[in-house]
Amino acid sequence: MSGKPHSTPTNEAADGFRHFADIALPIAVREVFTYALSGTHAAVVQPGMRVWVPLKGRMNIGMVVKVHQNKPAFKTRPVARVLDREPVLDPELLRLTEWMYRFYVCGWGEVIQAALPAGLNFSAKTFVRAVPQKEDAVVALNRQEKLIYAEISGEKRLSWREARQRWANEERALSSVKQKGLLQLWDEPALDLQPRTELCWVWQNPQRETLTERLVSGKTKKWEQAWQLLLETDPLPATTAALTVAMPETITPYTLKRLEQEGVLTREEREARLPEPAFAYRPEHISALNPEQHEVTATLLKPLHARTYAKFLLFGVTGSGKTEVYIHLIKEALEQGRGALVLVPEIALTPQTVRRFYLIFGRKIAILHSRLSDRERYEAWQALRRGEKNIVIGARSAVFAPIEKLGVIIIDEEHDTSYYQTDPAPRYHAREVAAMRAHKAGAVLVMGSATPSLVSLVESGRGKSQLLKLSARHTGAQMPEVKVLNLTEYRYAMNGPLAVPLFRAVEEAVGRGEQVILLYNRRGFASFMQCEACGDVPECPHCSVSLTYHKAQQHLRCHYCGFARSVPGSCHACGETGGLKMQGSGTQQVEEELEKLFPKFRVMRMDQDTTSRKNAHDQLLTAFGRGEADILIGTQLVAKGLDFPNVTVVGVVNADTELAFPSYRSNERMYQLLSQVAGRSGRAAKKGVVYLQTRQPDHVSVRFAKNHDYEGFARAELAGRKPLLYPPYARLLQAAFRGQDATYTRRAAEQFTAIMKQAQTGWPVLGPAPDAIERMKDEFRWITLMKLPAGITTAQLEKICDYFWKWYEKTKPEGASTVRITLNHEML
Ligand SMILES: Nc1ncnc2c1ncn2[C@@H]1O[C@H](COP(=O)(O)OP(=O)(O)OP(=O)(O)O)[C@@H](O)[C@H]1O
Ligand SMILES: [Zn+2]
Repeated sequence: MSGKPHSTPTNEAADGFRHFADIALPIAVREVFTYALSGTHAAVVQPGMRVWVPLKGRMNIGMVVKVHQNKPAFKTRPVARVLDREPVLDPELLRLTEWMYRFYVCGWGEVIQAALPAGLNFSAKTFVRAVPQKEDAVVALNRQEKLIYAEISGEKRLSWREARQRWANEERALSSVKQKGLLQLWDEPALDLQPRTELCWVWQNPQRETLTERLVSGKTKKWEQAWQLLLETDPLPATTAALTVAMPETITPYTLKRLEQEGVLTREEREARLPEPAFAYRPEHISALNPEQHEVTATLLKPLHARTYAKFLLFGVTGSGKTEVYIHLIKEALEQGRGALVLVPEIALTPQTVRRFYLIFGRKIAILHSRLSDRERYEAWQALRRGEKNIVIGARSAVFAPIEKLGVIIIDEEHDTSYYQTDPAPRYHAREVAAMRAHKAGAVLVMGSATPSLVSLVESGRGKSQLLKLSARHTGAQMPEVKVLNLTEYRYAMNGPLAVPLFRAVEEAVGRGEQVILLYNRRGFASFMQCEACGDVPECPHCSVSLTYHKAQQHLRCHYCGFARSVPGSCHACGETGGLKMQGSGTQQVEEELEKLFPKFRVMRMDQDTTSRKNAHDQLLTAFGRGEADILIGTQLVAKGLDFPNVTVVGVVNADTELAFPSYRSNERMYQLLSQVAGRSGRAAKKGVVYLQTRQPDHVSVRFAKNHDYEGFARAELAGRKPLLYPPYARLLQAAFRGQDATYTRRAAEQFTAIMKQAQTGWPVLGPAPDAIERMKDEFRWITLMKLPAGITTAQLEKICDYFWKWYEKTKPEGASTVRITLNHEML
């Protein structure tokens, strides 16, 4: 069972020990391991510190999760080294990881590894050295091997990775030297990254005040201000950039040199601070809230002032000022001496967003996104731990950021699927983790969205959160008019990818000097078929999800239950022969077509290809904002959070691509996408229009998106999910099977599924079925789904999953060791 200590394999006697530590290791086992502590170690060790311990003949970094004096019945081995002087995980975060490993049924160490940045986590480094005094073996080496051996003999601390890079072209020779027993590999913990240092001016004179009086007299006001700033910035980086920020043309490097000669300032190497973004900091520019925003904020402030946990769902239309509400709430938390965490989807973490927070909170903010280097992430983390910063804006994994006295957690665009981590383990939902964290910290949690997830909506209906609404755009700007273009009617009236009305609208808008955003969303991962005459997408008769087209076998298949059929010769909805066509082409192709259609207009493309370079995403947006292009065409990257007042026409080239997503959630995703991209149009004074091109004009998502009626959509969609027991009416447990051998993988899936069915829980089990992509990277993929009760507790989840594993261990079929099985559950 979970949490129970597990014996560490040993023959050593460790009888003298009186103190013990339970340790989580970064491996996919559910147990923690008990090790003994020497007297010296026992005096310093605390939970949350890392230690160096033996396991299976190797040294590993582990994290102490508990210190105790319960001598285990089995023999224990001692902790070899204590690696930290202070805990790297405070008790609150440690408890959060404990809850996570139990709720998501994975290894505690796996969760800790995901929570901590490099330098503070479990990474160890392998080193290599030459084994001396083996003359016979050395003589037997060939020339190339001898050279390698000689070079390694001269190295003191060569990492194995570096060695492999150095001899990348002589890989075989290197491994041959190793195989002959001439190289020894050993591990060492990769602890704190060496801090980056920089040259700084440091104050030496304790009597700055008198010095100031002497120096300031007779100087200008400006000089005096600059001097004050200099006094406050200690140490002051000596780079010219830092100097000009601190002292605009007033205090010259010459002044500093003179102070150095007087012994007042010295230049020293100090640990470098994170470079601050070059955004304006004008805290007085905080907006006054409009009455609706004010009312919402007042409600949020009550639990904040009472310092109690409370959870809110803020349902605010696009442009209603959710961000302003967040800012006011955070400001109040800071005034209480507490910190704040703002989670945004990775792709919304643009300078546009950050700038607004920076304007009010300045250097209190640490930004955590996936493109930070290890060192940048580590430094941000340290600045938070030192309390220099206490606001975090970040993507999913920022939910673990060490913020002292957390008062507020914001999850913006709470419906966004990037909050759900599927790979690698642990599989977790940042929304669920944030709720637990807020609960433990007594903080206020605000989940904001213009299209809240149905899960959050239903939860608030059940009283788990309080629903707050912002129903009007702040500027008084109207929601854009949405026009639906039925592509089956325009089948013979298309200009390239655009139906005539959209084509004209683009032409006219750009003619007036306005801008256009076109969404061309393509889900790369699954192909689907659609009837070009009536727009029908074939669905599974049992699961009401779209069928995925498998080209090799020329058939359509349900990846929930395995139902399969050959591609029909005619559409079953309208009967048109040959109407079913595979859908989807690339954004680049659409871009080229647009360039032909509008040879005079400037077209800019934003998709995976054009944004893979660092900062490319920001640069494209900035350029578009400056009017350097007339038309922005892109994937869903263009749908999120953009605020360009000059955009008046938004077109969705094919609204139906989302239907290809073989999931019960495809309608919800489609609505969210349509509504979000529509929200980009007409945000300021100019009125906006949105064109949705679709072959299914009566589709539930299209119908309600046309009237911006999210509540209507939610009601209709929920009514469809309830009888089928989809989330939010159930939690979906997914068992995924991956293996290189087709038969072994299928058998493992069948056996595991049989156990799930035999458990007699009364909860439906579907499958096993081949996954949507049944073969990927030479691996065969199967899945099984189980519909758990929506309100299942952590203890029940743990019990059922541990039960499956236990029985599978006992009844594994042949070849099972080649099949990887992962369990994850979601309520998205
Ligand atoms: N009280 C206010 N005073 C001045 N400007 C405001 C106020 N509220 C909102 N705005 C402005 O209105 C625009 C939309 O507000 P904001 O971006 O906060 O809305 P949002 O709900 O977060 O939007 P979205 O969901 O579309 O990203 C912004 O330019 C913002 O500065
Ligand atoms: Zn099915």
